[in-house]
Amino acid sequence: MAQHYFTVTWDQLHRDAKALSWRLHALGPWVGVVAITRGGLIPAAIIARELECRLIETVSVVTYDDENLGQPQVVKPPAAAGDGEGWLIVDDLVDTGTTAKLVRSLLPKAHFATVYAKAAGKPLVDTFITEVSQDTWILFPWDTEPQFVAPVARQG
Ligand SMILES: O=P(O)(O)OC[C@H]1O[C@H](OP(=O)(O)OP(=O)(O)O)[C@H](O)[C@@H]1O
Ligand SMILES: O=c1[nH]c(=O)c2nc[nH]c2[nH]1
Ligand SMILES: [Mg+2]
Repeated sequence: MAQHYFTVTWDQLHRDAKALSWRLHALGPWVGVVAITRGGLIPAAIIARELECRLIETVSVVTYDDENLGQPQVVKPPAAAGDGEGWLIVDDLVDTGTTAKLVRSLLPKAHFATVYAKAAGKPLVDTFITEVSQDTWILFPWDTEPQFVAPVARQG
């Protein structure tokens, strides 16, 4: 179980994905973007918009059940990206690197980019924006909602 939580707002995610776009633009041009669903879909949409890239492919991998790591399952392989040459793979984050390792084996020549990276998975990523400590669970805006919090005077 994670010891800390790092809450990412929609605004922060947009800003970080845009920062990643600047780096990736300098490394292009790209044939297309492969989004790792589901977490990579929103960063991939933002990045594809910034890079003016219209060709989007998906690979669907399920590795976690809530915060529990499992065996990665490929629900849908990439259909049209060949060996990945010239393609950009996008995911929201790399944690243990389990998902990245599997997708890299499917598209060995692609460039792998994530918005966030933890230390264990960092070696599997070519480009990322923000490092987050390994004992921290990143809370994405699509997994959370604002809620009422009691005033300090009423807590403990
Ligand atoms: O580096 P790892 O330890 O493999 O963890 C990173 C992966 O885990 C999450 O996906 P998840 O399996 O939760 O599926 P989802 O994207 O559909 O939510 C996240 O979106 C990454 O794809
Ligand atoms: O929402 C998430 N936050 C994380 O920190 C994480 N690590 C693996 N998979 C994850 N999903
Ligand atoms: Mg994922």
